Amino acid sequence: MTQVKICGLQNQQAIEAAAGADFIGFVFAKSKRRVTIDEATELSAYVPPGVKKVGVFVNESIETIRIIAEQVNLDYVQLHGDESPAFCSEMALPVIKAFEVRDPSDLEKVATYDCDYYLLDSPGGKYRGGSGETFDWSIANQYDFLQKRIILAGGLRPENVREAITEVMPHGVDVSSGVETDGEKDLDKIHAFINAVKKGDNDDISSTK
Ligand SMILES: O=C(O)c1ccccc1NCC(=O)[C@H](O)[C@H](O)COP(=O)(O)O
Repeated sequence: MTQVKICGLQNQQAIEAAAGADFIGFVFAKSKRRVTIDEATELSAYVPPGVKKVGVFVNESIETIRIIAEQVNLDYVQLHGDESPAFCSEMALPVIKAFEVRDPSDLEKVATYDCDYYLLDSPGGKYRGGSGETFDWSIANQYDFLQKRIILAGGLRPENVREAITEVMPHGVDVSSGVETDGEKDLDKIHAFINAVKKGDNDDISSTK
């Protein structure tokens, strides 16, 4: 089954709507979706058991990440900045390293990292992620040795996520802008996205039996 991560959650209702996801993300980096450590700690109480909590950081210090991870009880850290392979290896938690994909050369450095997952994303707009833009998915296909560890991100929506899964066959998919309306998380879109991935996977399996 394709894993789902819903990112940039900032309130209880959105977290509860994401109950069918595998991961939820709290953004601690500069962003319109940023949460403080105290807000994330409070919101963590609403994260259903079994849903992994991911902290999103950009060029943050190891010490700050450690303090936030402990207080919020994070399961993963997602690094969206210029963090080196050595920096990622020093993390006490499993790491999702994000890479901006403009052309195939952007993925050459992926092989120098030893992380749990590689999140392939569009180049950030104002911030280092959450742009709502797609990138050329065919580039991700050139790295099939990573396929089982790719989380595909960037401009995914309930309407295009099946096409993305069919083309890239990633381990997981990640969304933020595509489940928002007027800059706020939209509960119906969160349900629709999770449904498109999970029900779509089941339908694909049934049709091959
Ligand atoms: O979402 C943000 O605002 C953000 C800001 C800075 C660094 C990372 C950020 N988001 C990380 C994510 O995991 C997003 O879900 C991912 O970039 C895809 O975003 P979108 O294209 O909006 O679906």
